[in-house]
Amino acid sequence: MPDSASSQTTQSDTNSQAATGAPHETGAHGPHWPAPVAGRPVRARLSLPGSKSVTNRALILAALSETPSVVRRPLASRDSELMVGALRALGVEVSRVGEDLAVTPAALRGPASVDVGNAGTVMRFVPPLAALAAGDVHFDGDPRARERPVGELLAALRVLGADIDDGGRGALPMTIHGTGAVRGGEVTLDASGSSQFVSALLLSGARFSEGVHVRHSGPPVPSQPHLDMTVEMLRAAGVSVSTGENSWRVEPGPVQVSDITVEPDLSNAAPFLAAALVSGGEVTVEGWPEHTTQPGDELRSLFTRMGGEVSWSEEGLTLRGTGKVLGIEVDLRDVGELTPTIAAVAALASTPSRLTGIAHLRRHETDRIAALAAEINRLGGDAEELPDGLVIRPRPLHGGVFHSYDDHRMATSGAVIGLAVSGVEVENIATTRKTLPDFPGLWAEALA
Ligand SMILES: O=C(O)C1=C[C@@H](OP(=O)(O)O)[C@@H](O)[C@H](O)C1
Ligand SMILES: C=C(OP(=O)(O)O)C(=O)O
Repeated sequence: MPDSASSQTTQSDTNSQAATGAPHETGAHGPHWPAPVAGRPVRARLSLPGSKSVTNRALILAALSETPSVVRRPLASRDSELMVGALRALGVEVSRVGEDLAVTPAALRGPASVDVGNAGTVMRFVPPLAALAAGDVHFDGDPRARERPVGELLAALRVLGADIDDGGRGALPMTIHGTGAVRGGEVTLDASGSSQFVSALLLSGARFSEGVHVRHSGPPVPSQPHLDMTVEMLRAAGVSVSTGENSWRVEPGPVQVSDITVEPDLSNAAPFLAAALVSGGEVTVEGWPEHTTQPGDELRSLFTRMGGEVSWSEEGLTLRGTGKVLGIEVDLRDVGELTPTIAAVAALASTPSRLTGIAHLRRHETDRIAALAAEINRLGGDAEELPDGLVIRPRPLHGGVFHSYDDHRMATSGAVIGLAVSGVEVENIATTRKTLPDFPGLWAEALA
């Protein structure tokens, strides 16, 4: 086991837990999941499901396209199923062909009801489509969806010509009174709360009569790679996009999607690569793209700084743990969705970490800054909240319940800590289905 603040687990801990399944508490979501301990270095080669962000952009673009197309190797999990449900509600035909999705565009129409669940991509990317539909489209979702920011996007859509009834709340639930067309044009908004506001307007912008010119004004926009992903996928669909500093312009015109193959989800690679890092093992993720706009690509550099060694081969990307697990001082604004895994590794590291630039995570699936600090400290760790991040100092951890707050990435963080600390039980492991169809199965496969 590595030089880590918390590597007190022994092989016999592992065996007893694996053999008995370990007694565990029961919560509102059923029994807690006893996180398996890595009694030896994790060695695995994995094929991961498709990227949530690429899948849901591909589905939106395919729905707006001139001709039918196929989304190959899409994610098949809660967030993508919600997107498929939303598009079908608007009249688009989406059918499963083997592991692919065939999308046949149609005139978008209401009345319709869209369940966004807790999917930011559905909550933000579908409203502009609804504004293009003829008829009323009602939006609601999980209780947390009503708290996640969408008001800036709705205000921008109004400026562009949409008629929206949100009861003045600037939040879900709301109804868009679609007229079959959106004028479009220029709009300025504050996208510091979520890059998805900008992506949403750009993805549908070519279908607005005047296209769209989005300007951002306010604190920095997070998640730059996701904005790059939006621009790249639009250009691949034949849409003319120009970008400047805090400015994006989409010309009006047809969207022409040819089939899209979805890359593996590199953000979901994070806990698996972390398993190699914290156990001193070796994990290969198959099909890691040579060029990608996914923020998960940044893991190569982050995990190298945290003590791992990264290499490429024809098989994919391999992360090798060296026995060292180091803390990191880093601004994660561009790659905020990697934070929960980085924080889990930081909690097991031998030196302190300071993660900043991520105030917007307070309005993700849960307040991830508060949740990570609470759960690391509950296990005996030393995590301090900053307004825009976390300081995590080395301190030995002990077992206990790791609450997941209905947040897939909190749940996988608990699993990472549990590799090195015996007796960690993750509440509601099923919440990982947001973006991974079978996390417990994949985790067991990786540890086998
Ligand atoms: O556009 C996307 O696919 C995403 C953008 C980011 O959102 P924020 O900019 O709101 O963090 C990211 O956190 C989310 O998981 C996916
Ligand atoms: C923030 C996330 O998701 P969403 O698309 O719901 O914003 C995430 O997956 O980490």
